[in-house]
Amino acid sequence: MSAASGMPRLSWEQARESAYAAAGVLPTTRVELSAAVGRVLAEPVVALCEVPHYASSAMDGWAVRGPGPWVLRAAARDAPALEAGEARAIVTGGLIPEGADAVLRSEVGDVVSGGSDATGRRLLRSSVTPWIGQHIRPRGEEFGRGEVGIDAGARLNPAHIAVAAACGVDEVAVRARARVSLVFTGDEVVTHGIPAPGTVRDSFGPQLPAFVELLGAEVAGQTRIGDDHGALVRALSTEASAHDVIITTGGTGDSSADHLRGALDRLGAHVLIDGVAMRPGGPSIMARLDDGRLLIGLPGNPLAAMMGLLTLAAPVLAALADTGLPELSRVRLGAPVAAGRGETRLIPFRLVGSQAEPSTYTGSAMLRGLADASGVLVCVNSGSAVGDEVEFVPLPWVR
Ligand SMILES: Nc1nc2c(c(=O)[nH]1)N[C@H]1C(S)=C(S)[C@@H](COP(=O)(O)OP(=O)(O)OC[C@H]3O[C@@H](n4cnc5c(N)ncnc54)[C@H](O)[C@@H]3O)O[C@H]1N2
Ligand code: MOO
Repeated sequence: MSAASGMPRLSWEQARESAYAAAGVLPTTRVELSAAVGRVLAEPVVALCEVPHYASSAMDGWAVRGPGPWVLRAAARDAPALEAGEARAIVTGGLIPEGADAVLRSEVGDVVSGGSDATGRRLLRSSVTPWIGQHIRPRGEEFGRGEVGIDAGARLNPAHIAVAAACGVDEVAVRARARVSLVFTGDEVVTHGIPAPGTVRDSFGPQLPAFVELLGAEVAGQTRIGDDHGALVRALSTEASAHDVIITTGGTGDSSADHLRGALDRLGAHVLIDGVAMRPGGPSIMARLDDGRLLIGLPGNPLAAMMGLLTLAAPVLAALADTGLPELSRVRLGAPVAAGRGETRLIPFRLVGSQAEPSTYTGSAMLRGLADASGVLVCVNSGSAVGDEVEFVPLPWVR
């Protein structure tokens, strides 16, 4: 049982699923191509024109019709179609003139010295007879007009953006990125330098925004307050009110310095998750504020907070962005994991060869295990032996 509310702690699996189920999909949004890398496409990109949209030359040289020699025509706008035995200079990417059936590369053709035949026309000669279509990029060879260029659901990479541009598209519909407000609490937290005994160096301010962004959201606000009920109520009710989700750090306990529960109570919030049967991160909280927004309360201990983030915030942000409950992977253990005390143990591990070596730095304030980790093992309460296959949570910065 959670000490404060009497609500039962959820299992780790239930907590992830409840967090995912609690959030509804945000409306999709349209963004310019230049801002779309990394976003998830909500609607397919359809070619608005054929790609390429005109037949073009793949080489510098001459557009020709039929076998040579060819009479060289001036390259002019609105020039008439090429007749058999005629050629016109062309550059790479140039529009193939009407009537042309191939391009002769500049390296294999000669404009005859003296430059003319009996009638004074310049002639192009070559030992090569180009085959029909040679060095011509046909119109529509990559995409037909109306063809799907990129499927919905793709995470857009730079090459996708180039495809969309070639398809004549200026904006794409992407899944929304939740706007997150961060509220850091703690009188003892210092943000610079070496902390004095009794104070702690802030481990959240410099990395939590980036971590949240790696989870597919956008940090829209950050507030830092002391251990103060009124300040927390104000921060939750006003400063953060414009955003989709609020994530707080610290103050999840029941001591006189912990104000999250009191603030949630004061704001009439509905606590959805009050504690998760996991270690570290057990005191993590999730609540719905009276206007419907979700709040995730992470414990103050640094590793505990990161585990709360992966367990509750990652599913919420994924649900808002409609990207599916984050998948778990599996790995074989290279060392045993001791039984828990009635809860799931989340243990950072390093992949050594093909096996997981659990970190020995598992204390809820310890960070070095996670810093070097390949992922976070989800260890069942009964413990696991060498060679057992165990689920793990992938880390968004590990590829
Ligand atoms: N009597 C009990 N005490 C505690 C229990 C319990 O069940 N009974 N649970 C422990 C567990 S588990 C955790 S986790 C923590 C949760 O603490 P809070 O969420 O209330 O967080 P704080 O008390 O504010 O801070 C805990 C710890 O974290 C440090 N902290 C806070 N903010 C930062 C920061 N920005 N950067 C670095 N470190 C931070 C803070 O100084 C404390 O050392 O409660 C246990 N206690
Ligand atoms: O959740 Mo606490 O992290 O066990 O210290």
